Parts: sequence; structure tokens; C-alpha cells
Amino acid sequence: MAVFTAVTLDDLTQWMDQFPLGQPLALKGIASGIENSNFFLTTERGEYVLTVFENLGFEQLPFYLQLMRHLAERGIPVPAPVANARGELVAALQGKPAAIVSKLDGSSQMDPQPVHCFEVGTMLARMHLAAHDFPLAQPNLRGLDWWQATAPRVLPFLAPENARLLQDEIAYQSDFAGTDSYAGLARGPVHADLFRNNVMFVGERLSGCFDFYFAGVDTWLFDLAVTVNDWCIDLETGKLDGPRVRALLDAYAAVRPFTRDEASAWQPMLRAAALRFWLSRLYDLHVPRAAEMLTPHDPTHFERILRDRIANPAPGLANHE
Ligand SMILES: Nc1ncnc2c1ncn2[C@@H]1O[C@H](COP(=O)(O)OP(=O)(O)OP(=O)(O)O)[C@@H](O)[C@H]1O
Ligand SMILES: N[C@@H](CCO)C(=O)O
Repeated sequence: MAVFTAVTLDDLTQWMDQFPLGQPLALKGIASGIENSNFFLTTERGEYVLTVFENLGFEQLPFYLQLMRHLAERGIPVPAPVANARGELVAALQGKPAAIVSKLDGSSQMDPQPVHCFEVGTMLARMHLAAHDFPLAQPNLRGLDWWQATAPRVLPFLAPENARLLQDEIAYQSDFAGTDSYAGLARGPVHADLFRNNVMFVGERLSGCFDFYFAGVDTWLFDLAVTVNDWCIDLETGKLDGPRVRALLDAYAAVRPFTRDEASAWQPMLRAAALRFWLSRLYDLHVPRAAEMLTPHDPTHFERILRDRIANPAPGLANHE
């Protein structure tokens, strides 16, 4: 059960006065998700999602919520945060930061076909372009600095061959981040966690994406690699599926063509994106937080993906300028 903070309809009656949403009518905890307490909230004005943030502070949240507002205003299908009477998107609830956002239609597509990957590629490229003039800046907090700081904390728990893989890959990625080709990559605010469970579909139409709480400024290519490593793989083996990769990349490139630097950085970036989630899953498994109540995600899934991306070249990026 992923509701860490208990909230009842009674708790909300007064709290909701600050929002222009009328009275709360129904509240239902959402079981999935491992980061925050989420509730479907029905008010006199409609359907919303209430999130109580368990790990994020009042300092970081404006970046995520303002980014969602910025994207929603530009027609990207993301939850629109609702401001309170003081114009704030974050308000304290039971001493924790909380926000109300609009509810998206649809459900996750956990068995994606090329048609779904095409939709995801189009939306991701549109999102990158729409976020480009977003004025706030926050680095990707799960980027290279975090990998370098976190690896030593999980190394003692790893078998020797995995410890070697982790150390070698961090060294490889540190070198890669220092190359001219890396420096030439386009950057901006990116989602950085656009997995299957963070996108909604109604039939074959993408109806929205959510969970921006790992968003940060990073290369667009990193975001694309994170997305491909989840949407375009066989879940058993972690191997890329050609038709889905092509669909996602072609759709992305039709909105924003790839550059030469991006084409040459693609293989290392797929490895970087695999490393990022292998490491965070190792960290969640071996260094659990006190409030953790769910079984952490399986790290070996991303270890397999990383080993595969090192051993096998992925389909390349075409259409570069
Ligand atoms: N705006 C929204 N509209 C509709 N459903 C939503 C919305 N936001 C969240 N949900 C639902 O709540 C669930 C949990 O949300 P979310 O993934 O953001 O939680 P989390 O705790 O941050 O999870 P994790 O980081 O593990 O993915 C989603 O799977 C989705 O079903
Ligand atoms: N997408 C992450 C979970 C955090 O959102 C993972 O699969 O490890």
C-alpha cells in the first residue's frame, strides 16, 4: 500500500477552502507508486489527484509543479496543478507538502506495441520543445554526481562481478560526460522517468503523462534513452525490440530531428540510462528509507539491460541534420 500519510475527507474540509474547487466529496487512496501518498479526489468542480509528498521538500517542489503548469499551458497532456488563493501550487497538509493536480483520463499500457511507442516518441519531443523556455532550473538530481556519490554506498552489498561492472560503468560515464560530443548535446528540463506506468492511454491515443518528480535539467538524449529502455524492450531479457525502437525514434525525429552529436552519443546514453535505474534500485534495496513500505523494484532488471547495452549495439539514430 503506497499511502504513507493517512488523510480523510474530514481532514480536507477546511484545508480545501484555499482552493477554488468547492467542497471535497470523495477521497480514495491510490495503491500504486512508491514515492508519495496519492489520492483520487472528487470535489464539487470535478476529479483531481491529491499528492502528499513524502520525500520532497517545499524547496524542490515548485520546479516540478511549475514545469507541469508550463507544459499544460502549452498543450502537453500533463496534470495541471491547481493554485490556492495565494497563487501557491504547494500547501502544507499534516505538516507535509501537498498539491492538487487535474486527473488524467485513461490507463497505463503495460504491453506497448509500436503504435503506442510512436505516440510516446511524438509526445516526448513535443514536451522537450515546450519545456525549452521554462525559466526555473534544477539539475537532474539522479545524474552523474548522484551516481558517483551513491555507488560507494551500495558497492559493499554487491558480488565482485557486479561491483566491477558498477565501478567500470561509472568510470566510463564520467569519461563520456567529459567529451566534446557530450558537451554538444541539447539540454533542457526533462521528465527523466517516462516509464510505461507514467503514461496514460485511451485506446491507442496517448492521453497524458505524469510523475514529474524526477524531472530536472539534463540532455534530451538522456530522457529519450530512459524512455526507450523501458518502452521498447522485452521485459524478460531487457533486449531492445527493433520495431518499437524504430517507431519511437522515428516519431521523435519527425518533431525534432536528431543532431550528429546525438547520433554519436546514443549508445553510451542508453548505457547511462540503464546505469541510472540499476543504481537507484540497488540503493532502494540496500539502503531503504525508514518510511519504505513497499518491496523495492528489482535491480537485476537494469543490470541485465546495462550488460545488454554494453554488449550489443542498439538501432542507431537516423534523420540527423
Ligand atoms: N494526474 C493523474 N491522473 C490520473 N491518475 C494519476 C495521476 N497522478 C497519479 N495517478 C495515479 O496514481 C498512481 C501513482 O502515481 P505516481 O506514479 O505519481 O506515484 P509515485 O508514488 O510518485 O510513484 P512512482 O514514483 O513509484 O512511479 C499512478 O499509477 C496513477 O494510476
Ligand atoms: N521508474 C523507476 C521508479 C521511480 O519512479 C524504476 O522503475 O526504478
